[in-house]
Amino acid sequence: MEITDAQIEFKDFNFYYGKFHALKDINFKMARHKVTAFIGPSGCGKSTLLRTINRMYDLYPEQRAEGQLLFDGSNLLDVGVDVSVLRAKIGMVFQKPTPFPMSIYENIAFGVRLHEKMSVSQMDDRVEWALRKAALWDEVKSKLNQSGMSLSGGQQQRLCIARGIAVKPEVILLDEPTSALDPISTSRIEELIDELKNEFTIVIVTHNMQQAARISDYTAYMYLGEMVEFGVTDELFLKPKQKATEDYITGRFG
Ligand SMILES: Nc1ncnc2c1ncn2[C@@H]1O[C@H](COP(=O)(O)OP(=O)(O)OP(=O)(O)O)[C@@H](O)[C@H]1O
Repeated sequence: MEITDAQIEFKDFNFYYGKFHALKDINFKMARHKVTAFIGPSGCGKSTLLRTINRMYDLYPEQRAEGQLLFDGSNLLDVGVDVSVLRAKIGMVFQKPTPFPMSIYENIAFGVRLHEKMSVSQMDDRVEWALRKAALWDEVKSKLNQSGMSLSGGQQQRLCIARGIAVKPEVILLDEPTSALDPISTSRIEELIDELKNEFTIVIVTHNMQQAARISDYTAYMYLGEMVEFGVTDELFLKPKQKATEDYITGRFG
């Protein structure tokens, strides 16, 4: 399997929490405007891998990455990389919906203002654009001044996705975005992901193998910090190359 239009590439990548070697010799590419899913048992390193992509670990001095993490060919691990610019290009949505304690409108405008200067009417347009993209506009257009915390869990998660999209990133990282949601909200988010990949590269960590099979184009199966298998989702689920992958996806493991 060859990925022709790679946006992100891990090369001889290793990651450490202090002395603990959490990711081992990771080598793979992620395709532009596709959905890549990371699956594997608890503790295998899915979230760690996802968080390296926007250098979340920079906040913690004992955590370090080695090797190369290429984004359109330039190494994100280089010392000179401006992390705030990087995080505007690579947005992240967490497992638990985390709206800011401010209005629905401000939840979106706040981040945009950090990166761009614009007039009130331009901001109004941007807020509407992001809420429409996140399939939330119709539900909130009449109450943009209400607190983001007043929304349901599923709506809050779409608000967080809208907030991520609003700064016009190139990549969206989703860390188990539906694990705190009911089935209806989950399927709305899954539909949304399918729409969003027309414009953004999506990377998702999920505990739910059916979800990975439904929404991703490529899947990586991780185990104990190693990438056991990476491939086209349908092939990985229907004809896994590794026995360990097969055992996991057929439920004989974990
Ligand atoms: N802040 C940390 N300090 C030290 N070790 C950590 C830290 N965060 C994670 N780890 C360890 O790194 C390994 C990978 O953790 P990670 O959270 O990436 O796994 P995961 O596959 O996302 O798990 P889960 O599905 O349970 O969320 C685990 O052994 C975990 O204990």
